[in-house]
Amino acid sequence: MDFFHVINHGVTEDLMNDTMNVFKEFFKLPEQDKTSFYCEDPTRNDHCMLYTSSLLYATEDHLWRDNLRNSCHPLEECIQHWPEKPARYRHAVGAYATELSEIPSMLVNHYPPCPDPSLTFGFSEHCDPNLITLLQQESDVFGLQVLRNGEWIGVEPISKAFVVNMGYQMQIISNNKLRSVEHRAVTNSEKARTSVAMFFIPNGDSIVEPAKALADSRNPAIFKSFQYKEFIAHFINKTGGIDVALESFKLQA
Ligand SMILES: O=C(O)CCC(=O)C(=O)O
Ligand SMILES: [Fe+2]
Repeated sequence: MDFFHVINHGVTEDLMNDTMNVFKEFFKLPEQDKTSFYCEDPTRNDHCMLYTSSLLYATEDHLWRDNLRNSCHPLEECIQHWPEKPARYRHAVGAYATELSEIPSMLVNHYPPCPDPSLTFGFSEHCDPNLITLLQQESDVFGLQVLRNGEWIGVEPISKAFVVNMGYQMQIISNNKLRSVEHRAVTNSEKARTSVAMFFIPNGDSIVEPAKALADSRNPAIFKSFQYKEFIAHFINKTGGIDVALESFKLQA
């Protein structure tokens, strides 16, 4: 139950498809319509930021990915800074953000067709550092893969579903009852692929620790108590698998 699809979530299929199409149209716009959003400075917190490969993960991999970070909360303020092209961008993405109320931001991944998909990834293997992620995949294009029993398995693209994925904070709060699962995105040489990720992120000052109800003398707490911002500072500087990222936040046995 750590990585699953949810349907009947209340966001209509029309709105999901419309929003996905708007994002796809945005990436197809000529360069001059997108350059004003381009930014490579991870410390800038613009309401709308376009960049290529990755800002967040300290990695030497060059990813076959463009990324649009679109903040949504508070909507009335953020929306003023969103693209005006395609013409219905603000309307469609605003309606989508309203349905998904309280979502702080969306990260739109766009993977153009890659001439040689064996040379790199769209998004290399990782677990999400936040609490929970919802991901909308575009229909018909496979790309998301999840690690299960040592094998990479394709996650079927179902355009009306959200993929729900537990981040590291949920693993910590649940005291390892829910696991953050490693996933990645591969590219293909034929079709571009777009996905929309929405992250539920604790406030930087929030204290994260195993829930009291899940830690007792028979199941002792595995993780320390810390502030979310400490985790993120550590995460940004680390590469490697799940155990590496979580190791420093474990209590000594
Ligand atoms: O594009 C995908 O399917 C994966 C995206 C992802 O894992 C992320 O944005 O954290
Ligand atoms: Fe992810």
